[in-house]
Amino acid sequence: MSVHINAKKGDIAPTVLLPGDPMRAKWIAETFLENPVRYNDVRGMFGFTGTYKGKPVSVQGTGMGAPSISIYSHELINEYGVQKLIRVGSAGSYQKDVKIRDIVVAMSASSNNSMNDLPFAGENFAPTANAELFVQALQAAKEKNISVKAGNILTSDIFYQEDADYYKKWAKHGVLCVEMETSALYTIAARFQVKALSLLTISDSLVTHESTTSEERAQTFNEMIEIALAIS
Ligand SMILES: O=P(O)(O)O[C@H]1O[C@H](CO)[C@@H](O)[C@H]1O
Ligand SMILES: O=c1cc[nH]c(=O)[nH]1
Repeated sequence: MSVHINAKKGDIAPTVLLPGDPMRAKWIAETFLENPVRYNDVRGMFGFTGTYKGKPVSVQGTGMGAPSISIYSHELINEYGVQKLIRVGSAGSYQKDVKIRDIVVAMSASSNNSMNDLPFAGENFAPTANAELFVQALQAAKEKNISVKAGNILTSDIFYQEDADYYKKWAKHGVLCVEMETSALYTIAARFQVKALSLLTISDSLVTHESTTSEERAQTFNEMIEIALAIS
């Protein structure tokens, strides 16, 4: 047992899918895994282990924001020996041609959080996807005929920005979309030398102000989960 996960050693697979929402974790486990068993209910942050094509895979809710995913990824890696962490999240588009329901593979994650300020003392670490997982995700998407976009994203500490134009400086530098966890996940994975990748489905657009319905989101999340499981 770790502080935030009440699983026994061996209950969690070496590969874990990480949605922010614990109910999405439940949906993924029940929809895509064979014989899913819940191993965590601390704080309602559900985690399940089952098999996919005979191979053990876990899915763990992370909550929202860098501090929350930092806690879960740290414990999964250091207390349960997890080697591969694949975030499956939602994101807001920063670009006109990144449309709702599109899937983004996060090559790197800029951020407005301060988690690397102290360890790097004013210098800049670039949180980056594991190259092998990144290439595998693009290949899996191609084989499944699922179109994806890949590039830099923003991990933000702020969901409700006061300035509606805040996104524009990031958009100008090619940042594709905004979410709230990936820079922390990539930093922690690098620190402990394990593999991490974020797959994101665009749920709304900061540019056009469109938004998906929950039904539509579920269908598009299907494709993102298929890619994640293909590289698990
Ligand atoms: O859908 P999830 O994985 O939670 O991801 C996005 O949704 C939440 C905000 O609504 C943040 O956690 C953000 O990163
Ligand atoms: O963090 C997020 C996630 C989805 N949509 C947003 O606008 N921001």
